Amino acid sequence: MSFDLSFAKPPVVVDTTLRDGSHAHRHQYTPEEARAIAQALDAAGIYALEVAHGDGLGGSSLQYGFSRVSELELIRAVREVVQRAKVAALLLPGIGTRKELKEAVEAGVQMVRIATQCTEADISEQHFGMAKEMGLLAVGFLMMSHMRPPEFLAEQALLMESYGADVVYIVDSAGAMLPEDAYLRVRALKEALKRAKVGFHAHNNLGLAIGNTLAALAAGADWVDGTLRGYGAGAGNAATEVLAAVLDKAGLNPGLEVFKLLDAAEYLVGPILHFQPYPDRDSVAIGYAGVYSTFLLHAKRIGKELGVDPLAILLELGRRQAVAGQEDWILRVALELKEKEAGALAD
Ligand SMILES: C[C@H](O)CC(=O)C(=O)O
Ligand SMILES: [Mn+2]
Repeated sequence: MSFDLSFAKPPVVVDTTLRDGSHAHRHQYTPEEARAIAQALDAAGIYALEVAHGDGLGGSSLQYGFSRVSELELIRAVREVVQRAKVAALLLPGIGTRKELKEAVEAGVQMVRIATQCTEADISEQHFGMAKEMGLLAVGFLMMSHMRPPEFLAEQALLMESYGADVVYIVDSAGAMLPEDAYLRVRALKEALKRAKVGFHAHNNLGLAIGNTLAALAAGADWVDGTLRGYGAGAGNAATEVLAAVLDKAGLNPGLEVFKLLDAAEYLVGPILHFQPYPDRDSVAIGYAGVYSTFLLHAKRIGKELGVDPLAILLELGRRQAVAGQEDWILRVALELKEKEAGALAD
């Protein structure tokens, strides 16, 4: 399959360093870090930046990891410095509720991205209703979209559109898609949706985040995501600064200042990285087996504690088709693998 960018248009670019990057940063962002990153993104012309716990509003918990500083404080810090960009937050129904959304809006959030498993758009009706009632720009996030075919995803996206979504995203949470997968999924949504725009959110577990984003643009994607230095779950996301340079070369720059983004990535985010996400052994396994990227650090920590290879844990989670919200399976799988290994040794 070949992709033709000649019909692609300059996309709306959303940066999620302060939300997807929160996974890699183990939810330890400080208001000073958030302020500096937001100011730089705003000055470079980013349309919107997302700020929240990695697992969305209300994510700070034993299950998902405690934040160092409340996300409301981070949102307020960002709002103090941002002049043009919209401030967005992510909400996973069941983790975040009306209370968290209301507080986030009071702190300055103007746009909410409502994320469901790609088979469960129907649980988001109330949340889109709430978002619209609060006057927010409302965006749907169909997570783990590699797990279902394009026509199925188009039905789910239509549901979100009927609930009031302004944009619906194909989300490659596992970084498991090939360019053709991204293209066909975005195309199906473009053909099905009547009003809502279509977005694409990439992960780099197979080293394809930028390539898949280009394939999504060739299919007509209106919105795309990035994070500075690709700082995000798994092998990270499409790096915003790289995406900006690529869009510029392709004649698709929506007004981003490439060199300001390169400076922000190099001098602001580079020095504070807990680690540079890249497709290493365990994160390639995530893309290969189609596992939720957020599971990477949990699997590494639990694997280390129990002496079980994180790669084996991730592959087994892929076999069981674990999805967002099933973080408790990671420990269960690790314990089962350990027991199995002990049994095999005893035999
Ligand atoms: C809660 C997840 O981190 C949302 C996301 O960015 C993804 O599924 O990818
Ligand atoms: Mn993500």
